[in-house]
Amino acid sequence: MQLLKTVAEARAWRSTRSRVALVPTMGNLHAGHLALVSAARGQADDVIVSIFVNPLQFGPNEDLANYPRTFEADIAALEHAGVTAVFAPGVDEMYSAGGRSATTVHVAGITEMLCGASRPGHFDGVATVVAKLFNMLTPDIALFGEKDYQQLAVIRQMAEDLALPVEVAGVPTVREDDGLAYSSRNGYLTPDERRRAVALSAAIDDVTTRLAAGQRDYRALEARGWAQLTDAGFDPDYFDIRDARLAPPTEQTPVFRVLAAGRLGRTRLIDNKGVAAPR
Ligand SMILES: Nc1ncnc2c1ncn2[C@@H]1O[C@H](COP(=O)(O)OP(=O)(O)OP(=O)(O)O)[C@@H](O)[C@H]1O
Ligand SMILES: CC(C)(CO)[C@@H](O)C(=O)[O-]
Ligand code: BAL
Repeated sequence: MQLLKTVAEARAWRSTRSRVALVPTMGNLHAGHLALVSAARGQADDVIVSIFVNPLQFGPNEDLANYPRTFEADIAALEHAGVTAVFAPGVDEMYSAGGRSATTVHVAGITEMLCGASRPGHFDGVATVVAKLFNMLTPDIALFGEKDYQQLAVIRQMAEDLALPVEVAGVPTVREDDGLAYSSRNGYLTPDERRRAVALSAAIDDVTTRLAAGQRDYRALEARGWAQLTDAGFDPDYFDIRDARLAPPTEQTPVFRVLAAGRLGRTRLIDNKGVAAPR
């Protein structure tokens, strides 16, 4: 496995490879990331994983400084997982102007709702760094987790709108035994919060079960999910029922997507699930 620190090294590596799959990450790898790697290995001869904690996607009061950085353990896990190369640039290598960028990518509409409403500018930071990674590494395919469903939708839209020559693929969410989605930020939870965190996936499950049974009072179902979160001690940002493209559902919606986010203590968690409408 090669460790690439500069764009020049990454481009030189890329020029010697044929079909390449990219898995972008912010490190602190867990079973969710390893599922992306495993899916990527089925899609390409070479898998490159990027590890970069992107300052541009963190708000001024967010956890950029505290974000868990576990580089040595990440490298060992990726070597074990059969990854060909890791791209781990420093902030100055990714952004010449001290972590800023005069040019940013804004995907209108879809970035203003859900997590975009609670984290203004977040998706501009994500789209900008992912566009840069695509330009630096020119992957044939890039894989993203459905855990960050809105992020996946934003990147798909960006790739389509800008005719980026890369296939964007989603990978299902990997969960702990009690249903909590793996996330680097789970590590912030106290033992008591960790026990209560299960309410997030449980509330989404409850609503998806009701949608599958034919219930259609979306506002009441959202209120029900919201109440389950507050009962467990969450301060919810949203609990929404959408269609697969994140538009409000209609009578004809074939597949719903139930999405929720909220804070448990100082930790912001997100989750979502899809469910087919009964025919
Ligand atoms: N539980 C999971 N299942 C599947 N994919 C996941 C999971 N968690 C993260 N991913 C995906 O891994 C990629 C890198 O995500 P990232 O490094 O931000 O990890 P994270 O655990 O989501 O961190 P955070 O806690 O900051 O949200 C993204 O495409 C993300 O959707
Ligand atoms: C896609 C990503 C690596 C961009 O920084 C990040 O948002 C993440 O880890 O999901
Ligand atoms: N996993 C999405 C990246 C973020 O929350 O900043």
